Amino acid sequence: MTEYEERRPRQPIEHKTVVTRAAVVVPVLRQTQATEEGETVPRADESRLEEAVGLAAAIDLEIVSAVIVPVSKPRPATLIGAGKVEELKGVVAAEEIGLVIVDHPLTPVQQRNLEKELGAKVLDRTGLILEIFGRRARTKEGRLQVELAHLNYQKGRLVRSWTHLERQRGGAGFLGGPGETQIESDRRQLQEKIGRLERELEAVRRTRTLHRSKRKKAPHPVVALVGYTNAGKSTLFNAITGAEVLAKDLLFATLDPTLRRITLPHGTEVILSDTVGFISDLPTHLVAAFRATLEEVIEAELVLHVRDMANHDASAQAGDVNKILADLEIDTADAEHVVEVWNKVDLLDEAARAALVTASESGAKGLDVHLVSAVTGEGIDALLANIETRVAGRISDIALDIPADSLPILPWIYENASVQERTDREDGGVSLTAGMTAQARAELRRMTARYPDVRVASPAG
Ligand SMILES: Nc1nc2c(ncn2[C@@H]2O[C@H](COP(=O)(O)OP(=O)(O)OP(=O)(O)O)[C@@H](O)[C@H]2O)c(=O)[nH]1
Repeated sequence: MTEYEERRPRQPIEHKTVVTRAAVVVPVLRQTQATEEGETVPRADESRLEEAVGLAAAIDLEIVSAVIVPVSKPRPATLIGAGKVEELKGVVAAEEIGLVIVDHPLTPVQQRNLEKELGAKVLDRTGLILEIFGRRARTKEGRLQVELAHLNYQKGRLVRSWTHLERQRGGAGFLGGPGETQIESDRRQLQEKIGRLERELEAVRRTRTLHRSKRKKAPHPVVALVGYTNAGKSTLFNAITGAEVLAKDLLFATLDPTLRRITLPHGTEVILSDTVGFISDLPTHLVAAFRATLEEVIEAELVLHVRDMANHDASAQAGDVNKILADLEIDTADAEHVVEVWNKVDLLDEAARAALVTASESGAKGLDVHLVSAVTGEGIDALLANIETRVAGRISDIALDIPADSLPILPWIYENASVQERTDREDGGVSLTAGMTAQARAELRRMTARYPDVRVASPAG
Protein backbone atom coordinates (compact mmCIF):
# COMPACT_ATOMS: atom_id res chain seq x y z
CA MET A 1 0.00 0.00 0.00
CA THR A 2 2.64 2.47 1.01
CA GLU A 3 4.52 1.76 -2.16
CA TYR A 4 1.65 3.14 -4.20
CA GLU A 5 1.17 6.05 -1.91
CA GLU A 6 4.80 6.93 -2.12
CA ARG A 7 4.47 7.07 -5.84
CA ARG A 8 1.71 9.60 -5.70
CA PRO A 9 3.12 12.83 -6.99
CA ARG A 10 3.96 15.40 -4.43
CA GLN A 11 2.53 18.88 -4.62
CA PRO A 12 3.16 20.48 -7.99
CA ILE A 13 6.18 22.72 -8.05
CA GLU A 14 5.27 26.32 -7.52
CA HIS A 15 6.06 28.41 -10.54
CA LYS A 16 6.40 32.10 -10.35
CA THR A 17 3.36 33.45 -12.07
CA VAL A 18 4.56 35.70 -14.82
CA VAL A 19 1.52 36.78 -16.73
CA THR A 20 2.48 37.41 -20.32
CA ARG A 21 0.17 38.93 -22.87
CA ALA A 22 -0.10 36.48 -25.69
CA ALA A 23 -1.79 35.92 -29.03
CA VAL A 24 -2.92 32.56 -30.33
CA VAL A 25 -2.83 31.97 -34.06
CA VAL A 26 -4.35 28.85 -35.60
CA PRO A 27 -3.21 28.44 -39.19
CA VAL A 28 -5.67 26.35 -41.19
CA LEU A 29 -4.07 24.77 -44.19
CA ARG A 30 -6.98 24.28 -46.54
CA GLN A 31 -5.59 21.78 -48.98
CA THR A 32 -4.16 19.40 -46.41
CA GLN A 33 -7.20 19.21 -44.21
CA ALA A 34 -9.17 16.20 -45.28
CA THR A 35 -6.29 13.91 -46.07
CA GLU A 36 -6.50 11.82 -42.90
CA GLU A 37 -7.53 8.22 -43.34
CA GLY A 38 -11.23 7.54 -43.16
CA GLU A 39 -11.66 7.42 -39.38
CA THR A 40 -10.28 10.71 -38.25
CA VAL A 41 -12.82 13.43 -38.76
CA PRO A 42 -11.21 16.77 -39.54
CA ARG A 43 -11.46 19.15 -36.62
CA ALA A 44 -13.68 22.15 -36.68
CA ASP A 45 -11.58 25.31 -36.89
CA GLU A 46 -13.37 26.79 -33.91
CA SER A 47 -12.57 23.81 -31.70
CA ARG A 48 -8.96 23.95 -32.77
CA LEU A 49 -8.89 27.56 -31.70
CA GLU A 50 -10.60 26.73 -28.43
CA GLU A 51 -8.14 23.94 -27.72
CA ALA A 52 -5.14 26.13 -28.59
CA VAL A 53 -6.40 28.83 -26.24
CA GLY A 54 -6.91 26.18 -23.56
CA LEU A 55 -3.35 24.95 -24.04
CA ALA A 56 -1.96 28.47 -23.83
CA ALA A 57 -3.98 29.16 -20.69
CA ALA A 58 -2.36 26.10 -19.14
CA ILE A 59 0.84 28.10 -18.73
CA ASP A 60 -0.62 31.23 -17.21
CA LEU A 61 -0.70 33.35 -20.33
CA GLU A 62 -3.12 36.17 -20.74
CA ILE A 63 -4.62 35.61 -24.16
CA VAL A 64 -5.50 38.96 -25.63
CA SER A 65 -6.02 37.84 -29.20
CA ALA A 66 -7.02 34.54 -30.78
CA VAL A 67 -7.43 34.16 -34.51
CA ILE A 68 -7.87 31.54 -37.19
CA VAL A 69 -5.67 32.24 -40.18
CA PRO A 70 -6.54 30.44 -43.41
CA VAL A 71 -3.39 29.46 -45.29
CA SER A 72 -3.98 28.71 -48.93
CA LYS A 73 -0.33 28.04 -49.61
CA PRO A 74 2.20 27.52 -46.78
CA ARG A 75 5.12 29.97 -47.11
CA PRO A 76 8.54 28.43 -46.49
CA ALA A 77 9.66 31.67 -44.82
CA THR A 78 6.78 32.41 -42.47
CA LEU A 79 4.14 29.70 -43.00
CA ILE A 80 1.38 32.31 -43.14
CA GLY A 81 1.06 34.92 -45.88
CA ALA A 82 2.81 38.30 -45.83
CA GLY A 83 -0.46 40.24 -45.50
CA LYS A 84 -1.45 38.25 -42.41
CA VAL A 85 2.00 38.69 -40.89
CA GLU A 86 1.65 42.42 -41.34
CA GLU A 87 -1.80 42.39 -39.74
CA LEU A 88 -0.51 40.37 -36.79
CA LYS A 89 2.40 42.74 -36.36
CA GLY A 90 -0.11 45.55 -35.86
CA VAL A 91 -2.00 43.57 -33.23
CA VAL A 92 1.22 42.64 -31.42
CA ALA A 93 2.27 46.28 -31.21
CA ALA A 94 -1.15 47.63 -30.26
CA GLU A 95 -1.84 45.01 -27.62
CA GLU A 96 1.72 44.88 -26.27
CA ILE A 97 1.91 41.17 -26.93
CA GLY A 98 5.07 39.42 -25.82
CA LEU A 99 4.39 35.96 -27.15
CA VAL A 100 2.68 34.61 -30.22
CA ILE A 101 1.63 30.98 -30.18
CA VAL A 102 1.30 29.41 -33.58
CA ASP A 103 -0.74 26.24 -33.31
CA HIS A 104 1.13 24.41 -36.01
CA PRO A 105 4.63 23.00 -36.37
CA LEU A 106 7.07 25.68 -37.51
CA THR A 107 10.46 25.12 -39.06
CA PRO A 108 13.33 26.85 -37.24
CA VAL A 109 13.51 29.33 -40.10
CA GLN A 110 9.82 30.15 -39.94
CA GLN A 111 9.99 30.62 -36.21
CA ARG A 112 12.99 32.92 -36.49
CA ASN A 113 11.49 34.97 -39.29
CA LEU A 114 8.18 35.37 -37.53
CA GLU A 115 9.92 36.51 -34.37
CA LYS A 116 11.83 39.10 -36.33
CA GLU A 117 8.79 40.31 -38.23
CA LEU A 118 6.42 40.43 -35.31
CA GLY A 119 8.82 41.67 -32.67
CA ALA A 120 7.62 39.03 -30.20
CA LYS A 121 8.67 35.59 -29.15
CA VAL A 122 7.05 32.83 -31.16
CA LEU A 123 6.28 29.36 -29.91
CA ASP A 124 4.91 26.57 -32.06
CA ARG A 125 2.64 23.76 -30.93
CA THR A 126 5.46 21.41 -29.94
CA GLY A 127 7.23 24.19 -28.06
CA LEU A 128 4.04 25.01 -26.20
CA ILE A 129 3.36 21.39 -25.30
CA LEU A 130 6.90 21.09 -23.99
CA GLU A 131 6.40 24.20 -21.87
CA ILE A 132 3.23 22.73 -20.39
CA PHE A 133 4.85 19.37 -19.78
CA GLY A 134 7.77 21.13 -18.13
CA ARG A 135 5.48 22.86 -15.69
CA ARG A 136 3.32 19.87 -14.91
CA ALA A 137 5.95 17.19 -14.37
CA ARG A 138 6.01 16.28 -10.72
CA THR A 139 8.04 13.13 -10.34
CA LYS A 140 11.73 12.91 -11.04
CA GLU A 141 11.15 10.69 -14.02
CA GLY A 142 8.53 13.03 -15.44
CA ARG A 143 10.91 15.98 -15.11
CA LEU A 144 13.79 14.12 -16.72
CA GLN A 145 11.60 13.03 -19.60
CA VAL A 146 10.48 16.57 -20.29
CA GLU A 147 13.98 17.94 -20.02
CA LEU A 148 15.27 15.36 -22.45
CA ALA A 149 12.46 15.98 -24.93
CA HIS A 150 13.14 19.70 -24.64
CA LEU A 151 16.85 19.29 -25.34
CA ASN A 152 16.19 17.05 -28.30
CA TYR A 153 13.74 19.60 -29.63
CA GLN A 154 16.30 22.34 -29.25
CA LYS A 155 19.07 20.29 -30.77
CA GLY A 156 17.23 20.14 -34.05
CA ARG A 157 16.64 23.88 -34.11
CA LEU A 158 18.00 27.31 -33.87
CA VAL A 159 21.66 26.73 -33.29
CA ARG A 160 22.47 30.09 -34.73
CA SER A 161 19.68 31.91 -33.07
CA TRP A 162 20.11 30.82 -29.47
CA THR A 163 21.84 34.04 -28.67
CA HIS A 164 19.39 36.05 -30.66
CA LEU A 165 16.52 34.57 -28.73
CA GLU A 166 18.26 34.95 -25.43
CA ARG A 167 18.78 38.62 -26.06
CA GLN A 168 15.16 39.03 -27.00
CA ARG A 169 14.00 37.40 -23.82
CA GLY A 170 15.90 40.00 -21.87
CA GLY A 171 16.83 37.32 -19.35
CA ALA A 172 13.51 37.67 -17.56
CA GLY A 173 13.33 33.96 -17.14
CA PHE A 174 10.14 34.02 -19.13
CA LEU A 175 9.24 30.63 -20.47
CA GLY A 176 12.25 29.38 -18.65
CA GLY A 177 11.66 25.75 -19.37
CA PRO A 178 14.13 23.00 -18.74
CA GLY A 179 17.22 23.38 -20.83
CA GLU A 180 16.96 27.14 -21.02
CA THR A 181 20.44 27.50 -19.61
CA GLN A 182 21.71 25.57 -22.59
CA ILE A 183 20.61 28.22 -24.98
CA GLU A 184 24.08 29.70 -25.27
CA SER A 185 25.90 26.46 -25.33
CA ASP A 186 27.03 24.73 -28.43
CA ARG A 187 25.75 21.53 -29.88
CA ARG A 188 28.49 19.47 -28.26
CA GLN A 189 27.55 20.63 -24.79
CA LEU A 190 23.93 20.01 -25.56
CA GLN A 191 24.78 16.51 -26.68
CA GLU A 192 26.76 15.90 -23.50
CA LYS A 193 23.84 16.99 -21.43
CA ILE A 194 21.49 14.77 -23.38
CA GLY A 195 23.80 11.83 -22.74
CA ARG A 196 23.90 12.61 -19.03
CA LEU A 197 20.14 12.88 -18.81
CA GLU A 198 19.65 9.66 -20.69
CA ARG A 199 21.86 7.87 -18.18
CA GLU A 200 20.04 9.43 -15.25
CA LEU A 201 16.68 8.54 -16.73
CA GLU A 202 17.86 5.01 -17.30
CA ALA A 203 18.74 4.74 -13.61
CA VAL A 204 15.33 6.05 -12.55
CA ARG A 205 13.65 3.63 -14.93
CA ARG A 206 15.58 0.69 -13.57
CA THR A 207 14.25 1.50 -10.10
CA ARG A 208 10.79 1.82 -11.53
CA THR A 209 10.95 -1.51 -13.29
CA LEU A 210 12.07 -3.01 -10.03
CA HIS A 211 9.05 -1.51 -8.30
CA ARG A 212 6.83 -2.74 -11.04
CA SER A 213 8.11 -6.29 -10.91
CA LYS A 214 7.63 -6.25 -7.15
CA ARG A 215 4.10 -5.10 -7.69
CA LYS A 216 3.51 -7.80 -10.28
CA LYS A 217 4.02 -10.37 -7.59
CA ALA A 218 1.07 -8.87 -5.76
CA PRO A 219 -1.98 -10.22 -7.52
CA HIS A 220 -3.38 -6.84 -8.41
CA PRO A 221 -4.15 -6.25 -12.03
CA VAL A 222 -3.60 -2.72 -13.33
CA VAL A 223 -6.50 -0.84 -14.89
CA ALA A 224 -5.28 2.20 -16.80
CA LEU A 225 -7.26 5.32 -17.63
CA VAL A 226 -6.30 6.94 -20.90
CA GLY A 227 -7.93 9.71 -22.87
CA TYR A 228 -7.63 13.00 -24.61
CA THR A 229 -6.60 15.85 -22.39
CA ASN A 230 -9.55 17.23 -20.39
CA ALA A 231 -11.68 14.13 -21.07
CA GLY A 232 -12.21 13.74 -17.33
CA LYS A 233 -9.73 11.02 -16.37
CA SER A 234 -8.71 12.59 -13.07
CA THR A 235 -12.32 13.34 -12.16
CA LEU A 236 -13.27 9.74 -12.85
CA PHE A 237 -10.23 8.52 -10.93
CA ASN A 238 -11.36 10.63 -7.98
CA ALA A 239 -14.94 9.47 -8.27
CA ILE A 240 -13.78 5.87 -8.16
CA THR A 241 -11.09 6.13 -5.53
CA GLY A 242 -12.23 9.08 -3.50
CA ALA A 243 -8.70 10.33 -3.95
CA GLU A 244 -7.83 13.91 -4.38
CA VAL A 245 -5.90 13.87 -7.56
CA LEU A 246 -5.60 17.31 -9.04
CA ALA A 247 -8.67 17.70 -11.25
CA LYS A 248 -8.80 21.06 -12.79
CA ASP A 249 -10.00 22.56 -15.94
CA LEU A 250 -6.39 22.70 -16.92
CA LEU A 251 -5.05 20.84 -19.85
CA PHE A 252 -2.54 18.20 -18.87
CA ALA A 253 -3.24 18.56 -15.18
CA THR A 254 -1.93 15.02 -14.94
CA LEU A 255 1.47 14.29 -16.30
CA ASP A 256 2.90 11.61 -14.12
CA PRO A 257 0.93 8.48 -13.56
CA THR A 258 -0.93 8.25 -10.31
CA LEU A 259 -1.58 4.82 -8.93
CA ARG A 260 -4.10 3.81 -6.34
CA ARG A 261 -5.19 0.46 -5.07
CA ILE A 262 -8.95 0.11 -5.05
CA THR A 263 -11.33 -2.55 -3.86
CA LEU A 264 -14.19 -3.24 -6.24
CA PRO A 265 -17.71 -3.91 -4.89
CA HIS A 266 -17.20 -7.68 -4.57
CA GLY A 267 -13.83 -7.42 -2.99
CA THR A 268 -11.51 -7.68 -6.00
CA GLU A 269 -8.47 -5.47 -5.68
CA VAL A 270 -7.04 -3.66 -8.66
CA ILE A 271 -4.61 -0.84 -9.18
CA LEU A 272 -6.10 2.10 -11.00
CA SER A 273 -3.66 4.25 -12.90
CA ASP A 274 -4.33 7.78 -14.11
CA THR A 275 -1.95 8.82 -16.86
CA VAL A 276 -1.01 11.67 -19.08
CA GLY A 277 -3.69 13.24 -21.24
CA PHE A 278 -3.18 12.78 -24.93
CA ILE A 279 -3.47 15.44 -27.54
CA SER A 280 -3.50 15.69 -31.31
CA ASP A 281 -0.24 16.28 -33.16
CA LEU A 282 1.78 15.06 -30.21
CA PRO A 283 5.20 14.86 -31.79
CA THR A 284 6.45 11.32 -32.10
CA HIS A 285 9.60 11.99 -30.10
CA LEU A 286 7.42 13.24 -27.29
CA VAL A 287 5.40 10.05 -27.27
CA ALA A 288 8.69 8.19 -27.21
CA ALA A 289 9.90 10.35 -24.35
CA PHE A 290 6.85 9.46 -22.33
CA ARG A 291 6.99 5.83 -23.18
CA ALA A 292 8.23 4.94 -19.72
CA THR A 293 5.35 6.78 -18.11
CA LEU A 294 3.02 5.07 -20.48
CA GLU A 295 4.38 1.66 -19.61
CA GLU A 296 1.68 1.42 -16.98
CA VAL A 297 -0.74 1.60 -19.86
CA ILE A 298 1.18 -0.83 -22.04
CA GLU A 299 1.24 -3.39 -19.29
CA ALA A 300 -2.26 -2.78 -17.99
CA GLU A 301 -4.65 -5.67 -17.90
CA LEU A 302 -7.46 -3.36 -18.89
CA VAL A 303 -7.44 0.03 -20.60
CA LEU A 304 -10.31 2.44 -20.01
CA HIS A 305 -10.48 4.97 -22.81
CA VAL A 306 -12.23 7.99 -21.27
CA ARG A 307 -13.92 10.26 -23.81
CA ASP A 308 -15.52 13.68 -23.44
CA MET A 309 -18.76 13.09 -25.31
CA ALA A 310 -19.86 16.69 -24.84
CA ASN A 311 -16.97 17.90 -26.99
CA HIS A 312 -17.68 18.63 -30.64
CA ASP A 313 -14.46 16.92 -31.53
CA ALA A 314 -15.08 13.76 -29.54
CA SER A 315 -14.59 11.61 -32.57
CA ALA A 316 -11.40 13.32 -33.81
CA GLN A 317 -10.02 13.12 -30.26
CA ALA A 318 -10.75 9.41 -30.09
CA GLY A 319 -8.92 9.02 -33.39
CA ASP A 320 -5.88 10.80 -31.92
CA VAL A 321 -5.89 8.72 -28.77
CA ASN A 322 -6.21 5.51 -30.74
CA LYS A 323 -3.30 6.55 -32.92
CA ILE A 324 -1.09 7.06 -29.87
CA LEU A 325 -2.25 3.79 -28.34
CA ALA A 326 -1.41 2.08 -31.62
CA ASP A 327 2.08 3.65 -31.39
CA LEU A 328 2.35 1.96 -28.02
CA GLU A 329 1.34 -1.28 -29.70
CA ILE A 330 -1.98 -1.46 -27.90
CA ASP A 331 -4.67 -3.04 -30.04
CA THR A 332 -7.53 -0.58 -29.66
CA ALA A 333 -9.99 -2.93 -31.32
CA ASP A 334 -9.33 -5.66 -28.77
CA ALA A 335 -12.57 -5.82 -26.80
CA GLU A 336 -10.89 -8.01 -24.18
CA HIS A 337 -8.43 -5.28 -23.38
CA VAL A 338 -10.13 -1.94 -24.03
CA VAL A 339 -13.35 -0.46 -22.65
CA GLU A 340 -14.69 2.89 -23.84
CA VAL A 341 -15.97 5.21 -21.13
CA TRP A 342 -18.17 7.89 -22.63
CA ASN A 343 -17.98 10.63 -20.07
CA LYS A 344 -19.77 13.93 -19.36
CA VAL A 345 -23.20 12.61 -20.32
CA ASP A 346 -24.67 15.02 -17.75
CA LEU A 347 -23.92 17.82 -20.20
CA LEU A 348 -25.99 16.31 -22.98
CA ASP A 349 -29.62 17.01 -23.77
CA GLU A 350 -32.14 14.19 -24.17
CA ALA A 351 -31.69 13.85 -27.92
CA ALA A 352 -27.90 13.76 -27.79
CA ARG A 353 -28.02 11.26 -24.96
CA ALA A 354 -30.45 9.03 -26.83
CA ALA A 355 -28.21 9.12 -29.88
CA LEU A 356 -25.28 8.02 -27.73
CA VAL A 357 -27.25 5.19 -26.21
CA THR A 358 -28.07 3.94 -29.69
CA ALA A 359 -24.47 4.32 -30.81
CA SER A 360 -23.18 2.54 -27.71
CA GLU A 361 -25.57 -0.35 -28.23
CA SER A 362 -24.46 -0.84 -31.79
CA GLY A 363 -21.00 -1.06 -30.26
CA ALA A 364 -17.92 0.93 -31.21
CA LYS A 365 -16.01 -1.76 -33.09
CA GLY A 366 -17.49 -4.34 -30.75
CA LEU A 367 -15.98 -2.65 -27.69
CA ASP A 368 -17.88 -2.39 -24.44
CA VAL A 369 -19.15 1.14 -24.02
CA HIS A 370 -20.20 2.76 -20.75
CA LEU A 371 -22.05 6.04 -20.57
CA VAL A 372 -20.99 7.81 -17.40
CA SER A 373 -20.71 11.13 -15.67
CA ALA A 374 -17.68 11.40 -13.45
CA VAL A 375 -19.34 14.43 -11.86
CA THR A 376 -22.78 13.05 -10.99
CA GLY A 377 -21.60 9.46 -10.58
CA GLU A 378 -24.07 8.16 -13.13
CA GLY A 379 -23.00 4.89 -14.72
CA ILE A 380 -19.98 4.37 -12.49
CA ASP A 381 -21.40 1.37 -10.61
CA ALA A 382 -22.04 -0.46 -13.86
CA LEU A 383 -18.54 0.39 -15.04
CA LEU A 384 -17.01 -0.96 -11.84
CA ALA A 385 -19.07 -4.14 -12.11
CA ASN A 386 -17.80 -4.60 -15.65
CA ILE A 387 -14.19 -4.07 -14.57
CA GLU A 388 -14.63 -6.55 -11.76
CA THR A 389 -16.18 -9.19 -14.01
CA ARG A 390 -13.39 -8.78 -16.53
CA VAL A 391 -10.68 -9.02 -13.91
CA ALA A 392 -12.12 -11.67 -11.60
CA GLY A 393 -14.78 -13.49 -13.57
CA ARG A 394 -18.55 -13.67 -13.50
CA ILE A 395 -20.28 -12.59 -10.30
CA SER A 396 -22.85 -15.00 -8.89
CA ASP A 397 -24.75 -15.28 -5.67
CA ILE A 398 -23.88 -18.08 -3.32
CA ALA A 399 -25.50 -19.27 -0.13
CA LEU A 400 -23.27 -20.16 2.80
CA ASP A 401 -24.04 -22.05 5.93
CA ILE A 402 -21.35 -21.49 8.55
CA PRO A 403 -21.45 -23.40 11.83
CA ALA A 404 -20.30 -21.64 14.99
CA ASP A 405 -16.86 -23.26 15.07
CA SER A 406 -16.12 -22.13 11.51
CA LEU A 407 -16.89 -18.45 12.14
CA PRO A 408 -13.22 -17.41 11.69
CA ILE A 409 -13.90 -17.66 7.95
CA LEU A 410 -16.33 -14.71 8.19
CA PRO A 411 -13.83 -11.84 7.84
CA TRP A 412 -12.55 -13.44 4.65
CA ILE A 413 -16.09 -13.60 3.30
CA TYR A 414 -16.65 -9.93 4.02
CA GLU A 415 -13.42 -9.00 2.29
CA ASN A 416 -14.01 -11.09 -0.79
CA ALA A 417 -17.72 -10.95 -1.40
CA SER A 418 -20.63 -8.57 -1.11
CA VAL A 419 -22.85 -9.93 1.62
CA GLN A 420 -26.52 -9.36 0.88
CA GLU A 421 -28.38 -11.26 3.57
CA ARG A 422 -27.23 -12.56 6.90
CA THR A 423 -29.00 -14.55 9.57
CA ASP A 424 -27.34 -15.14 12.91
CA ARG A 425 -28.79 -18.43 13.98
CA GLU A 426 -29.62 -19.55 17.50
CA ASP A 427 -27.07 -22.36 17.35
CA GLY A 428 -24.37 -19.69 17.01
CA GLY A 429 -23.88 -20.32 13.30
CA VAL A 430 -24.47 -17.87 10.47
CA SER A 431 -26.33 -18.24 7.17
CA LEU A 432 -25.73 -15.76 4.45
CA THR A 433 -25.99 -15.05 0.77
CA ALA A 434 -23.30 -13.12 -1.00
CA GLY A 435 -22.22 -12.08 -4.49
CA MET A 436 -18.85 -13.49 -5.42
CA THR A 437 -16.58 -13.33 -8.42
CA ALA A 438 -15.42 -16.54 -10.08
CA GLN A 439 -11.96 -15.86 -8.68
CA ALA A 440 -13.29 -15.53 -5.14
CA ARG A 441 -15.37 -18.67 -5.53
CA ALA A 442 -12.29 -20.62 -6.55
CA GLU A 443 -10.49 -19.23 -3.53
CA LEU A 444 -13.47 -20.14 -1.34
CA ARG A 445 -13.19 -23.75 -2.45
CA ARG A 446 -9.63 -23.75 -1.16
CA MET A 447 -10.73 -22.04 2.06
CA THR A 448 -13.46 -24.58 2.74
CA ALA A 449 -10.81 -27.29 2.82
CA ARG A 450 -9.74 -25.65 6.08
CA TYR A 451 -13.33 -25.24 7.24
CA PRO A 452 -14.91 -28.53 6.13
CA ASP A 453 -18.14 -27.87 7.99
CA VAL A 454 -19.00 -24.79 5.97
CA ARG A 455 -21.70 -25.64 3.46
CA VAL A 456 -21.69 -23.80 0.19
CA ALA A 457 -24.64 -23.81 -2.15
CA SER A 458 -23.26 -22.25 -5.26
CA PRO A 459 -24.94 -21.96 -8.60
CA ALA A 460 -23.65 -23.91 -11.56
CA GLY A 461 -20.20 -22.62 -12.59
N1 LIG B 1 -19.97 18.21 -16.50
C1 LIG B 1 -18.97 17.34 -16.37
N2 LIG B 1 -17.71 17.79 -16.26
C2 LIG B 1 -16.72 16.88 -16.12
C3 LIG B 1 -16.98 15.48 -16.08
N3 LIG B 1 -15.79 14.85 -15.92
C4 LIG B 1 -14.85 15.82 -15.88
N4 LIG B 1 -15.39 17.04 -16.00
C5 LIG B 1 -14.68 18.34 -16.01
O1 LIG B 1 -13.78 18.35 -17.09
C6 LIG B 1 -12.58 19.06 -16.75
C7 LIG B 1 -11.36 18.18 -16.99
O2 LIG B 1 -11.39 17.08 -16.11
P1 LIG B 1 -10.08 16.30 -15.66
O3 LIG B 1 -10.55 15.16 -14.83
O4 LIG B 1 -9.07 17.22 -15.09
O5 LIG B 1 -9.57 15.80 -17.09
P2 LIG B 1 -8.29 14.90 -17.45
O6 LIG B 1 -8.72 13.99 -18.53
O7 LIG B 1 -7.72 14.26 -16.23
O8 LIG B 1 -7.32 16.01 -18.01
P3 LIG B 1 -5.71 15.97 -18.31
O9 LIG B 1 -5.02 15.95 -17.01
O10 LIG B 1 -5.53 17.21 -19.09
O11 LIG B 1 -5.44 14.77 -19.14
C8 LIG B 1 -12.77 19.46 -15.29
O12 LIG B 1 -13.24 20.78 -15.27
C9 LIG B 1 -13.83 18.52 -14.77
O13 LIG B 1 -14.58 19.07 -13.71
C10 LIG B 1 -18.34 15.04 -16.19
O14 LIG B 1 -18.68 13.86 -16.17
N5 LIG B 1 -19.28 16.02 -16.33
